[in-house]
Amino acid sequence: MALSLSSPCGCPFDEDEEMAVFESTAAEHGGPSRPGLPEISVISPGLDTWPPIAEPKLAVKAAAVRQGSCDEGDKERVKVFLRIRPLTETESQRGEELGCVAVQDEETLLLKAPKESQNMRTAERGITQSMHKFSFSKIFGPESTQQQFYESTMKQMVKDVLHGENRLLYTFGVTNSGKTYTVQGSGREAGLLPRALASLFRKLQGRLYGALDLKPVMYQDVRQLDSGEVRVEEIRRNSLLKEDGNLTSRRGGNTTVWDSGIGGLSSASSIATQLEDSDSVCLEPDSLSHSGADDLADGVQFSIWVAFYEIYNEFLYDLLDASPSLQPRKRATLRLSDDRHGNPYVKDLAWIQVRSAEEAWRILRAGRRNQSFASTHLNQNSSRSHSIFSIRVLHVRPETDSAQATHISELTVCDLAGSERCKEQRNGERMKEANNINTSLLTLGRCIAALRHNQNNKSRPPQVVPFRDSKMTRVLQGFFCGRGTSSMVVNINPCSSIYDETLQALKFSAIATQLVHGPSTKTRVAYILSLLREPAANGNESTVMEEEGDESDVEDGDITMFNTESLLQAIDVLKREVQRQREEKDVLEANVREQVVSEMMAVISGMQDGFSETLEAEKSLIEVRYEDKLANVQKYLKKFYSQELKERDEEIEALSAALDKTKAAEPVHKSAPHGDSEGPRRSRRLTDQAECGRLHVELDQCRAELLARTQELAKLKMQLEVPGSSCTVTNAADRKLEDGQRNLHQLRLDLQRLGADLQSGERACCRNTGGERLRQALTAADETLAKQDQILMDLQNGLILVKADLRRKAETLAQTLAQTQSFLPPLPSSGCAASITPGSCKKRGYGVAAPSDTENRPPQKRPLFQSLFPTRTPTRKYNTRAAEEANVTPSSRILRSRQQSPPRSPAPTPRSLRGKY
Ligand SMILES: Nc1ncnc2c1ncn2[C@@H]1O[C@H](COP(=O)(O)OP(=O)(O)OP(=O)(O)O)[C@@H](O)[C@H]1O
Repeated sequence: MALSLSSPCGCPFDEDEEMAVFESTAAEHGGPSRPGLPEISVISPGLDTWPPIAEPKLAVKAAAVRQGSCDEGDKERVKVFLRIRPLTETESQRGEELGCVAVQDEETLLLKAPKESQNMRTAERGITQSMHKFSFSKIFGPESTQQQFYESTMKQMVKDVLHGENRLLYTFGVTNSGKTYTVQGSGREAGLLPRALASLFRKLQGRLYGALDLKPVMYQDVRQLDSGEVRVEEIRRNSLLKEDGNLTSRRGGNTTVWDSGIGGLSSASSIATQLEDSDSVCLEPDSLSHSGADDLADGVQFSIWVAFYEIYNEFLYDLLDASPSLQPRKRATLRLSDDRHGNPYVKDLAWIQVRSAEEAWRILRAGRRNQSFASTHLNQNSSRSHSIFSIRVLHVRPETDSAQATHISELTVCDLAGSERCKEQRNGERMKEANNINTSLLTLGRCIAALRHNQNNKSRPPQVVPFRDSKMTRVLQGFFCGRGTSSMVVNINPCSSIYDETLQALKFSAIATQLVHGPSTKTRVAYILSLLREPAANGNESTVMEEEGDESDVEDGDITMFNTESLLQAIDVLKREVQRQREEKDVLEANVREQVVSEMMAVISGMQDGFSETLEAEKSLIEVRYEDKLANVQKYLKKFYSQELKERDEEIEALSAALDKTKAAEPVHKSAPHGDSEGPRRSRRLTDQAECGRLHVELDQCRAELLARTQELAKLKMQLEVPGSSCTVTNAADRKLEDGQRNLHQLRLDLQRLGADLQSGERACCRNTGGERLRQALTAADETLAKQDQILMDLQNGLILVKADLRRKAETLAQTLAQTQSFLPPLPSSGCAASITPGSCKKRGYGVAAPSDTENRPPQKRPLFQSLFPTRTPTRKYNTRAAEEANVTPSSRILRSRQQSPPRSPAPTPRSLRGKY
């Protein structure tokens, strides 16, 4: 798909860049004034700031640049030259207007949009300005000659290359703007390249290294050739020169036509004929007036190698490839490779050694015949490819046994294809070419914009420079990244018909004017010197002293000034530096890791705290829920017990009433013993009385007997006291028994109090106040019972220990004890408990502690207490199942169900439950 050429040169003029580049002044330059939109956009190198700077400031800045008083950054700026070509005859006849391009001074150009231009249309709508001001390193008008242009642009570059620097010059502009004319020339008007070649060889007179044994390879390496390879190089070189000679002799005859290999472009050599008019480079005598050989390094010879290739439709073709004669319709493409340091180079590119300007000229001419030209609507002989001519200079020291190249420098001249509108191409092939050309120029623009962004925003993360997005930018990458410096030549055609395209090309170049060069090889020399000074501080001064000299000389020198030992030393220092930086980075990484870990730990502990809080909240929530449940249970129990008490009180009342009635009836019987109607009733009463008396007597007998037996038992125990260890244990057991008796006594008292409370329970329940007291009394009794149980347990244990001694020593005691047991009354059943008074409770409490058959069993719950307070059963875990079933109360039911099915949520601790209960 054809690339739309709204930006005719295909350059990246996105909004951001435009905002950053364009500076506007409020100067009135005629035309309708629109509020808020300046009339002129001013585009100048070195104006990196926004908002706009007023024009007077610009003038001051420009003057400062001219006087060389700018800061260090300005010195290193990329040079951008503007060349305006004159109108061709055809254009003049067509009546092209010229008023749109005006040179204000040597550095400033003013563009005024012509009426019919797109720019004027948008300006009228208030979107853009109709006038633009651009600044350049130098502007060359239509009248400037090739000689003048060479003097101001390339002459110094040639000198730099001979001093070991790398230089790139590339032309940029709309198609038909004079790029090829500038680089190669036309007719006898030699362009920059032939002039540079001529100048180079003139400077190297007497210093040329003619042998073919050293050849440049890859990015910037040199290879020593063996004799066979030297022969091959010789043949290739001669065949190229011979071919050029043959073609020149057949000038005006058949032109060679090569196929691009990918579909049809014919590279007609008609352009070449323009230059073939001259067999040799025609240079003005003053252009080579001075020879610079004097300031070249002593003892160094120079071997010059050239390569010529083009990038056509994103394919690389070697223009000096001698093989086309073998396969005339097909050209081999070249590949781009990286050396071991990642530097890109054109693989298998033919490098030809040249020994004179004449030879170089012939090689260039031979290559141009292979170049891709075609006729477009704008240019009869339009370059359809980017052509790159490279000159490599090997700095050779021949005095050693085998010659060695100590350094290699390069001068590259790139004639970029012109940008153009795709839609105006009627031929499909031309459209495809235009598309590829515009795409690669767009990539160049993006690279330059990214470089400028990175240079202007050093504090921010660097943007990726998209060198890899096109072959052209990949090939030239090194010159933008410190391998050397680059200069740009912007060619423009002053015709108003091509104004919009020219404006876009100038905007592109405005970005390039703001670029700063990377560190040059000179600064590398200074850096190496600084490295060599460093070991001097450690006592290794000998080498350094050799190198040290006048500081300014050193700064101007190149890397060849160092001997091998010094360079090795510098490498050592660099290695140490690398090592140091690695260690620093390791430490940094360790610190970062530590920080990350501590931050993670903080996060984790925060989470832990959060979880603990949540847990606490959950816990308290559950507690509250259980409190509520317990309150409900208590409420229910209270109600239940109140009901129970009421019923029992009613029963007691009924019984009391019946008793009172019986007692009241008794005197009547006594007073009327002979009444006939009273006969059976009286006999029944008498029977009851007798029975009652008998029971009383029996009870008294039991009591008396129990008292006697107890006393007897005490006496026997006194007698059974034995010496030794068992005696101590027995004493302890006795003490505990006494404690148990005391506690039992206390229990009896409590039960008596409880009985009294029960008496008042009737009233208390009605008033809803005695329930609490009753509950407290129950709790106290429960605690006392628990204590008692514990003491009895201890007692039991003590008795088990004592039993062995007792068995051995007191058989008689066993018999007596058996007798004593036989005197004890049987335990009452729980069914009778409801009617037992507090007084009867005493006897039963004592009876539980006394029997010996209970010694090895856990103490049983008091039947009386069970009958009185059946709800206490849940707290006594040693109750039998039968007892539990017999005393099923609401609380026991609840607690039993809890024991059977444990709660899902964490249950409250038994302690808290017990306490609450
Ligand atoms: N400074 C100049 N003086 C005289 N004639 C010039 C000048 N510059 C260019 N021309 C002429 O303008 C025409 C176009 O120039 P040229 O072919 O160099 O343009 P171009 O930019 O290389 O075009 P393209 O990009 O299509 O290859 C040629 O006929 C050339 O001779």
